[in-house]
Amino acid sequence: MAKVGVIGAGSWGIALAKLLRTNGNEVTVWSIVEEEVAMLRREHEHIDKLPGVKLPEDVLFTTDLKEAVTGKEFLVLAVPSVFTRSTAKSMAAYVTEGQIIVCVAKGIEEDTLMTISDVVEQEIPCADVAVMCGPSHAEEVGVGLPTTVVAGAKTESTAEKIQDLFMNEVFRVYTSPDMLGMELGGSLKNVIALAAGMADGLGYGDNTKAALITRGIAEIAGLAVKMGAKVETLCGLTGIGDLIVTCESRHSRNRKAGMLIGQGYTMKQATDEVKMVVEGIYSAKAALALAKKYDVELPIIEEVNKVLFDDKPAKEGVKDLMVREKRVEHLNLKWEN
Ligand SMILES: NC(=O)C1=CN([C@@H]2O[C@H](COP(=O)(O)OP(=O)(O)OC[C@H]3O[C@@H](n4cnc5c(N)ncnc54)[C@H](OP(=O)(O)O)[C@@H]3O)[C@@H](O)[C@H]2O)C=CC1
Ligand SMILES: O=C(CO)COP(=O)(O)O
Repeated sequence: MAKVGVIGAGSWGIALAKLLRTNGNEVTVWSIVEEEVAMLRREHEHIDKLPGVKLPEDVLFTTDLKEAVTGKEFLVLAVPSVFTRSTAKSMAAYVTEGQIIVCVAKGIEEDTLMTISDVVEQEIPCADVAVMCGPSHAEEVGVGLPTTVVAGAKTESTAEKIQDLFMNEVFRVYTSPDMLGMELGGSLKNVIALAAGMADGLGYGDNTKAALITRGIAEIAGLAVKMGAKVETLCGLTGIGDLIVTCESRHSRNRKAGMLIGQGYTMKQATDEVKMVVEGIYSAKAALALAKKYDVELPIIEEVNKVLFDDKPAKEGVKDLMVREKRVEHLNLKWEN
């Protein structure tokens, strides 16, 4: 049994807190929002973000970061990516040498183009910063539906510690040394999921969805590999696996926001309606900036940016993708004759 601090009480933080307590750990959950902590103490359930998922009564809730961080063997950082740096900055005073921080948010910092784990490492250099991601909607983890994820860390021993902490008969955890590939796969898939949602909102079919998923992973992998990620990672749970679930699931906030935009909502109207964080909106701009920096073409992601930020109708975005200059499917495959 370990002492664990879960930093962030959104749907993902709450689902992981339940899982960690089920595994016999002592769990303290932190939120910056006082009303959220009051509601969690009263209801033992996040009635807005994860209704129906009851937490054991001995899970503790606090707004005091010192209390959530001090003496914990593991810290699970589950705030949305836009709050990662500010939260890590506030945590830094209490984190001690070698304390393991498992980053579970999916995003890329817009100004710096840094991954979440790099941001945390910059703010808390003494910590052992790791990541965990994969196809894992909080709504399903919260009720114990079989789920698989990957724990990525700089050392095998840290990755295995995280594997042991989270793994149980309904939550299978693999390990990986490729943190960069995992984080790029996990954040860029949200942008493709916005496109998949737009296609749903426009009333397009399964062929369109399959095209977006397949060409989407090609875009993600093209960029990620050029940045130093391993192609195997993009073919695995944190790449194609997470892309499939986010493009298909009724739980996905990115897909939902995209669907509303496809139906004619503005980006603001769509995010207001979804109410929870839509990470793809932040990652979309970062992805384009990375594409420029690494000289990679990202046609779907480029069209998503135009729809989100330049008011281009989603239907026109799809049409422009369809009538792009013709090309071979894989640039590295050549005819022998
Ligand atoms: N939900 C899921 O299924 C999964 C989510 N993730 C990732 O986990 C991360 C968190 O997502 P999720 O839990 O779903 O998000 P939610 O939208 O459910 O919750 C966001 C949380 O952040 C809080 N918050 C608001 N302001 C701040 C602040 N200034 N500092 C810190 N926290 C703040 C919110 O409080 P308030 O309620 O007041 O807004 C809320 O508790 C995202 O990166 C997401 O991509 C990864 C895998 C699965
Ligand atoms: O990352 C997720 C599932 O693996 C959650 O995706 P959404 O943020 O689109 O709900």
